[in-house]
Amino acid sequence: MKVNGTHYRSIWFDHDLSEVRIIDQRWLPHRFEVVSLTTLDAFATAIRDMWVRGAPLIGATAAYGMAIEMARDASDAAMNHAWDKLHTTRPTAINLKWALDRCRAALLPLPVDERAGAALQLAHEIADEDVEINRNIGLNGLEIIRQIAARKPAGEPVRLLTHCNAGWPATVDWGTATSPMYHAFEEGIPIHVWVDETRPRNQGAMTSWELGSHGISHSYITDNAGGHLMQQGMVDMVITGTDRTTATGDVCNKIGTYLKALAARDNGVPFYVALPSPTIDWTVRDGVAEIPIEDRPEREVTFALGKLTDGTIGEVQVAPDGSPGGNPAFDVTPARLVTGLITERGVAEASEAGLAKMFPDLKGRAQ
Ligand SMILES: CSC[C@H]1O[C@H](OP(=O)(O)O)[C@H](O)[C@@H]1O
Repeated sequence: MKVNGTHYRSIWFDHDLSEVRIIDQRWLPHRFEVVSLTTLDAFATAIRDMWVRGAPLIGATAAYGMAIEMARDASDAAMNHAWDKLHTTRPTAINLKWALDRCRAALLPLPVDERAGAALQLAHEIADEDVEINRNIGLNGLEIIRQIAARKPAGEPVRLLTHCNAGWPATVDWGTATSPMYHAFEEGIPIHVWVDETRPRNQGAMTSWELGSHGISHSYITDNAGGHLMQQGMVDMVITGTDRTTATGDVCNKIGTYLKALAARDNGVPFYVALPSPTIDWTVRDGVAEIPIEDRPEREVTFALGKLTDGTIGEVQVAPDGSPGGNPAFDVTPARLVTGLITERGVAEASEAGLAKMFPDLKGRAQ
C-alpha cells in the first residue's frame, strides 16, 4: 500500500542491493524504517521480536529466510537447521510452518547447486500469491459491505469494527481484514472503521496509521469500548484477521478477539473473519484445546512503547514495580460465534462442511 505516495509491500527483494528488505514494524506508526535482513539469525530475530508480524507476512518472511540461508549453504543439514530455527520463533500462526514445509518439500528433491535460486523464486511466489489472495479476500468482503450499504440511507457510512492489525503490514500487501475496506473505499462506499487499540502491542495504532494514510475514516478506540458501541447500535459488522483457523472453523487470533465475538453475538452484529487459505490448519479440529497460544514477554504488558513528548520513541512503565505481567498473545473464537469466513474463493460457513466445500482440493492436507 502507499506510504506518503510511494507504494510499498511489507517485504521485498531489492535486486540492486541483492538483499531482502522489510519495514521494521517495531517503530510503527511513529517511525517508518526500512531495514535489510541478510542472515538466518536476522530473519529469526525479526520474526520473534515482531519486526515483521502477522500470519501471512511471517510465512513470507520465513520463505525469504530459507532462501537467504540456501544462498549461504544449500546442504540438507543447513536446510533442516533453518527450518528448525525459523519454526521456533513464534508458535501460533500456522503460516510459518506452512511456508517452511512448502520450501523444504520443493527444495529437498533438487540438486544442491539449484536450491538457492529455486528458494528465492519460491519466496517471490509465496509473496506474490499472498498479494493476490488478499486482493480477492477484499473483493469477497466488499460484497458484504455493499449489501449492508444498500440497507442504509444514502451517504450513511457502513461502520466496521476491527481488532489488532490484519492490514497490509500484517501481510505482503492489501491486508486481510482491511482489504474489503480498501475495496469499499475505492468504490466510493462510505465506511467508518472502529479500530481497537489492541493491548499490549497496540497493533491497532498500525491499523489507524494505514487507514489514515489511505484517507479512510476511522476512530482509534480502547479495547474495551467495542461491546458498548455494539450495544448502542454503532457497529454494522466486525471483521478480524486470523493466525490459525481449524478445519472446523475455530479462529485463533489476537488476544481479545474472542471477547469481541461474544459481544457481537450478544448484540446481533455479524462477525466475519478474513481467512487466507494458507492460514487454515487442516490437522486441527478443536482450536481451544489444540492451538498453541504464544506467551509473550511480561514487559510488553508492564511497559508501553510509544512516542514520548520529546518526539523520541521510548517506553513508559505502566504497571507498579514488582507486579508480574501475564501476556497470552492470542485467543480462540469458536466457530459457532463466526458469521462467515471471507476467503480468497468466497465466503465460507465457519464449519468443517463449509471449509471442505470451499477448499475440496485442500481439505485433509497435512499442514
Ligand atoms: C493477517 S493476520 C494478522 C494477525 O496477526 C496478528 O498477530 P501478531 O501481530 O502477533 O503477529 C493478529 O493476530 C492479526 O489478526
